[in-house]
Amino acid sequence: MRSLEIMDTTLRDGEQTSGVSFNSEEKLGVAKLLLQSLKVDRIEVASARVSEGEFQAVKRITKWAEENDCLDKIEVLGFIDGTASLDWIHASGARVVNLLSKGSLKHLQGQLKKSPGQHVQDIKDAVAYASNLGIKVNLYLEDWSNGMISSRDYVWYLMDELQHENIQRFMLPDTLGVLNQVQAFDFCYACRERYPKLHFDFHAHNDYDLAVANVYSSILAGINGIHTTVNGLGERAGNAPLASVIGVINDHLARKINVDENKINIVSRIVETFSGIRIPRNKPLVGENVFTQTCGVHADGDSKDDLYFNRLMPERFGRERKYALGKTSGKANIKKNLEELGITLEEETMKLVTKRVIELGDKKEVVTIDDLPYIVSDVLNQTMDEMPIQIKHYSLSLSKGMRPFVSINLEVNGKMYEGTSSGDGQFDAFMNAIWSIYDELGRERPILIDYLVRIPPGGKSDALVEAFIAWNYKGKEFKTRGLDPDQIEAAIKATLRMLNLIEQHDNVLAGQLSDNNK
Ligand SMILES: CC(C)C(=O)C(=O)O
Repeated sequence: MRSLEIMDTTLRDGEQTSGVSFNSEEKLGVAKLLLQSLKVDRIEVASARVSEGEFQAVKRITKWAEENDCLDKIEVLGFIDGTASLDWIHASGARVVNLLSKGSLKHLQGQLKKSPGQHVQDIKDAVAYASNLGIKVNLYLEDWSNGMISSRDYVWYLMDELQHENIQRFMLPDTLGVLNQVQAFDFCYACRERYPKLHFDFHAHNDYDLAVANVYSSILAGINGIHTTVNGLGERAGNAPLASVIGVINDHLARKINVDENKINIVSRIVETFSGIRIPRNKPLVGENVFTQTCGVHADGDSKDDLYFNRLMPERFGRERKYALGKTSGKANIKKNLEELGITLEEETMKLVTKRVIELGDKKEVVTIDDLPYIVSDVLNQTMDEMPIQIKHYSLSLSKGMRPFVSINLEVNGKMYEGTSSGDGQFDAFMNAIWSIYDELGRERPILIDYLVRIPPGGKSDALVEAFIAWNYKGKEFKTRGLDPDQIEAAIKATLRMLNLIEQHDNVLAGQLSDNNK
């Protein structure tokens, strides 16, 4: 099977997503993950001459790469600007330049205002200068896709002149994301056919949501390398998302790649955090919902000889199958979730729980696995007032020039405790007051991992806000939700749910331990 190179440009084109900027620590971290964990073949980490910060970031990455014997895999975008970009790259320690030339006559004439002959000479000069510095050259033909549409003779002229230069790879960008799958195939095929000895990379953009489809076509056409970004970050609508490209190559194309699918999810989450760009919930392979079955018929089929099996098993990508709860989920989904919680119910209770979940779904409420114990206890007539942990009273101050201050009365298993604290914000002060009581009781604190406040979808009421809070407790994730006209009150409700869930979790564990000791 022929192998295919994956060049990831999250740290260069991905950083061209509006609003995204990685610091040098983040760049180094992502570079290590891409090369060592995911095992992509090459990475583009920056554009030359952007800033001092960028220079320091490239220096850190090249130092690490040299120590780890992978300096050849670090690439930097450079410009035809005399010797300036190449000197910058050389000083940064990098040894591969992705030189930006013009792949369409329109861009050449409109932007550089040079003749094709002058441009070829500038490129040859840059290649010779780079080679003298010990820098390897890959050549981007910017706007190549439009070049193939409207000035193909110019593209052939450029390639004819440069094919015997010291250039490792010719990189074919669909700079403005204009191609469809037929064009991507035809244009890549034409290049491969005319220059069978050269190495070609294809660089897609997603303006028509065709980036992955175009990558697929380019691979069918015999391209040697593909450019991707994590989560599809990149200029405008972004580049071809790494996860989908890998899934498609592995399941639909007979090409060998080195990437470790299992690491895709963790790398996506880290890039999500560093970039601040949330992964859409329905984004293939990495979105929160994409391995969640919502329809009860599917969950039922999963229990009956995997009737709804497809090759995209979540475990391949470091994920797990989930079963959503809502009006279409039915008994089968609820059963799957209860199984995960270790709860078995009588048939009658099961019916009541199913009815309640459907009622909540009808009201557009989001029901999560963490809500199920509440629904069950509610159905069994145990209300919030009977939960072991209760916030009896609290007062919460907010003033200009002073830190917020909270005092709280917390009832834990029938005993009242008092806590006070200040904090960086009202919720922080609130949690500090709770933790002061937890410390006194010798209890372990969960760690806050996500906090989101929003108006509930569907506009139930403009007056209500919804707080989603995620916690890590002893390695397990708890997500809870609170709804209230006041956002801090919504967060407090979500917190109270979390404290009781953790209590329940510990009680179940303690029960299991004592059963084992009998
Ligand atoms: C800057 C260039 C290489 C680019 O990203 C593109 O043309 O899409």
